[in-house]
Amino acid sequence: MTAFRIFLADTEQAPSRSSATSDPRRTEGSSSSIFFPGPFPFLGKKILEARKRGGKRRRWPPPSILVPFSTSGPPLPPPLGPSPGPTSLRSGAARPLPLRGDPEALPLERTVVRLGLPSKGRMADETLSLLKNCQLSVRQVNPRQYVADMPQLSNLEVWFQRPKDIVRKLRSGDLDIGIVGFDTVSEYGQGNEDLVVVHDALEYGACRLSLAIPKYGIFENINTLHELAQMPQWTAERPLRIVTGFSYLGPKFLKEKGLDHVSFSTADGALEAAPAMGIADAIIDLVSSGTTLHENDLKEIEGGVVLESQAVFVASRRSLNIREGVLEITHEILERLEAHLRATGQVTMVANMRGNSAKEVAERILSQTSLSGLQGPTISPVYCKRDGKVVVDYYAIVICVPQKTLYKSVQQLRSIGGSGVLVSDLTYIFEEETPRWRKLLSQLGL
Ligand SMILES: Nc1ncnc2c1ncn2[C@@H]1O[C@H](COP(=O)(O)OP(=O)(O)OP(=O)(O)O)[C@@H](O)[C@H]1O
Ligand SMILES: O=P(O)(O)OC[C@H]1O[C@H](OP(=O)(O)OP(=O)(O)O)[C@H](O)[C@@H]1O
Ligand SMILES: [Mg+2]
Repeated sequence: MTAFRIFLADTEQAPSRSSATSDPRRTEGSSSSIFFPGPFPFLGKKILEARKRGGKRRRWPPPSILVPFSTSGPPLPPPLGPSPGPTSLRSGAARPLPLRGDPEALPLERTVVRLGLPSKGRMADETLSLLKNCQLSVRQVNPRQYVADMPQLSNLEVWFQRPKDIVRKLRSGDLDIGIVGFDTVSEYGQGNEDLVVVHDALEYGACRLSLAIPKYGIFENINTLHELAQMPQWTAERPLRIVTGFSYLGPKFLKEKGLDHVSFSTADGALEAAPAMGIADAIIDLVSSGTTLHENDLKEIEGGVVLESQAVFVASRRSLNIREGVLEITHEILERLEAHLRATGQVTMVANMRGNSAKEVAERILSQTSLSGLQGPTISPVYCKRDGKVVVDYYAIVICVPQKTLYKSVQQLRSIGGSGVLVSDLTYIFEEETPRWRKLLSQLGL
């Protein structure tokens, strides 16, 4: 039921930057020189080396973009080309950008990095509060202004956009990085290799894209996708009618599952009403608590989950590779996100404990299941003066424990002689290097 259209796009190689010719940090060694500022000069060199090896030359737009469309619904529009950029906050007047197909299609004259954040809906507030908790507060003059900045990141513009437009604009090169639901990335990214998920679990916006059918009538005893597919009712003349806002993922999923007689229609909201109204037999929509399905007499079925989703931090591979500053800003945001999310739900406990030596105190602590900490307890002698001599009677111990086991940890600490327990929230836990950063570098061939 699903056909594919191929849009052939220009394969012109992105032009290199040729600014800052006199800067000593310029990295020479290719036909064009590229300037890599900031704390990652080695990354600049790596990019050049990768380009010299030949196989990693970045092309934009990609040679072809597959855009599927349902034979029963209207074709999806082709991906957008770069649009004329609005005047940026700091980069001066932006001139209209060339259209896709033009050799200058990569809008490199933009020097500021752009982050897209959801402008509305349930993702908007939670995204801002996550960033705030990472000490990356967004400064927005008023709520109807769609551009903002972050005082902590000097070369960054924040653009508030609808989630689907964030993904479209990442594809077109009008944004470099963004935060949206994984469902939106998958639906509007359509498998485009330029989109790279930098952080895949921001721990909010959790939901799943799922197929649901009525609990009643001919569906009463249908509980699996296989049983649904086997129903004799579905024929070429009378296919299973599914309504969904996910016109890419929906048809793709059912095609992969081998369902033949299916037709799709699309709607923007309140899809759960469609079966009762007789407009569709089933829906494919987001489910979180399941309340909306339940209230509309619908049920999920085994094998019917198309995708699990939560908020993700996503970037354009092309921007990461080519646009000055994107890699550095991505690194900083990623580090803060990872360190903050790792710290969420953990507390620091500081306590004093009598003991003969640090080792003996450590042995007592490590004998308790809830006191092992992240890598083990930190134990420091507490010096005091007695009879004119400096002595150590107490040791200060510092450990991180999960918030939910806090009280148990305090009890265990007391049982082995701990006193004066101080507990405070943790803001960040920075690891030596984040695994996601390593993964990103390897995805970029760096
Ligand atoms: N019920 C839900 N619970 C949790 N997260 C959800 C839920 N519904 C959607 N989401 C997540 O939030 C994102 C934005 O959904 P939201 O409903 O706020 O906006 P939208 O659907 O794009 O806009 P609108 O509903 O106004 O058309 C979704 O892409 C998804 O990742
Ligand atoms: O499983 P639940 O917790 O009930 O959530 C699921 C509902 O949430 C979303 O709708 P939304 O509230 O965004 O309204 P919309 O249909 O207007 O998009 C989604 O489209 C479902 O209808
Ligand atoms: Mg919605």
